[in-house]
Order: sequence, then C-alpha cells, then structure tokens
Amino acid sequence: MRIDVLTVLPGLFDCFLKEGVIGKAISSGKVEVKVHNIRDFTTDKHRVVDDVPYGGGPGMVLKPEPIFRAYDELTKEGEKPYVLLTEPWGEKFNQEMAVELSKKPRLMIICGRYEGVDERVKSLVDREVSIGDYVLTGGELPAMVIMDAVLRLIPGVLGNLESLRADSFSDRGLLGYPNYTRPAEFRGMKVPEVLLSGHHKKIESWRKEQSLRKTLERRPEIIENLKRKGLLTKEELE
Ligand SMILES: CN1CCC[C@H](Cn2ccc3ccc(-c4n[nH]c(N)c4C#N)cc32)C1
Repeated sequence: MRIDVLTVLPGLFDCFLKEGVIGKAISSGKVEVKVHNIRDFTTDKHRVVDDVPYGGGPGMVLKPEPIFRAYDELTKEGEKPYVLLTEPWGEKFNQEMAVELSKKPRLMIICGRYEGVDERVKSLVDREVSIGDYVLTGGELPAMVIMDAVLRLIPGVLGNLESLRADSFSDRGLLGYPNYTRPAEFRGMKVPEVLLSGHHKKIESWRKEQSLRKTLERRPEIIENLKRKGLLTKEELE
C-alpha cells in the first residue's frame, strides 16, 4: 500500500513514521508513506498556503490552488488514490472503515489546518473522516490515527500474526480482553488461574467471554449491531 499525505506541518509525522510497528513496516518496504508539504506546491515568493475567508469570520482557510497542484502532481502516474480529508464533522472513523481502507492499493490523506480547507478541495475527496466528536487544531493527528489503524492490518506489518488473529474480536468492534504478564502475583493482585493453566481452549473461551462481557457492559449497542448482522455465533449469544 502507498499513502500520500498532504500537510503544511510535515514535521509532525517524523516520529510517527520512524518508530514502532509503522516505522518497521516502512523501513522494510512493506508499505510506502510519503509526506508532502503543501507549501512546496505554491508558486509565489512567500509560499502562501492560506488566506482570509470570503464573507469574513475568524481565522484563515487553506487555499485550493496548492492542494490541487499537489494532487495533480502526485496522481500524474500510477493508480489513482482513494482520497480522505480529515474533518471534525466527517464520517466517524471505526474499525470497519480501517478494514475497508486497508484493502485500497493507494490512499491520499489531505490534512487541513487553521479553519480548514477551501470547500472546492472536497471535489478531490472520496471520504471526509473524523476520529471523534471533539475539535483538534488540525488534521495531522487524525491522519496518523487513521494510518496506524489501517497499516497494522496490512499482511506482514504486525510481526505476530497472533495479534492480528486476536483482532477477530476488535475487527467486529468487540472490546478487548484483559492482558496480564509476569509476575503471577503483584501487590496481592493475582493473574486469573485459567491464564496460568496452559489450556489453550479454556484460555480462548475465557478471553472471548471477557471480551463479550466487557462489550455488553460498556458498549451494548455493539452487541445489538452484531446480533442484527448475524455476526455473533450461537455460543457467543448464550
Ligand atoms: C475552530 N476550528 C473549527 C474547525 C476545525 C479547526 C481545526 N482543524 C482544521 C483542520 C482540521 C481537520 C480535522 C480536525 C479534527 N478535529 N477533531 C477531529 N476529530 C478532527 C478530525 N479528523 C480539526 C481541524 C478549528
């Protein structure tokens, strides 16, 4: 998969693209992520990317020209990307969308700043996406959240396939099961016996029960949704 990111703050991505699972996936060539400074696609001496909003009002708006120039330049060759725009009021990002996006061969993520992008930029966009009902200062952190959730699903990126297998829960939007590691007892708090038993079938069913119980308690609508879609097995429903 290739992802092109358009931003006026490319430096925000430096650590994200160097460290951890994502950093390894890029350095090993499993995925390709290119971050482009919108300012590099300006043509004036001062490399202006924003301007005051027509009709007045606070703040500045990202101009359309540099973003269109970047899009045209980056899509001259190869497969057309599926274009995302991060927006506070976009479609809510979730695991289902992450799975869908992970199947695209190429993505482009346009990151707004200031008061956002000129509305005409949206003629380039396939999906406006929000990571939650709160207002951030720009679209770069949402872009990193989306890339993290999508790239981890690319085959080979998560070293331990087991982690991805365990995702069969979170892939259905179920909440995760409790995790423990050594020591077996810490400050009087013991690891559940079943996890020390080495009985894999019992461990798996305990984890599934914990995941379902936690989801039912905290996000009952997820269970209802899975029931409606027929995505819960008979024993999971019991
Ligand atoms: C006062 N104004 C109001 C409009 C937005 C302005 C900041 N901003 C500019 C571009 C931009 C892109 C995304 C987000 C954002 N915020 N929250 C989310 N879940 C997002 C997502 N995805 C925020 C953004 C600040």
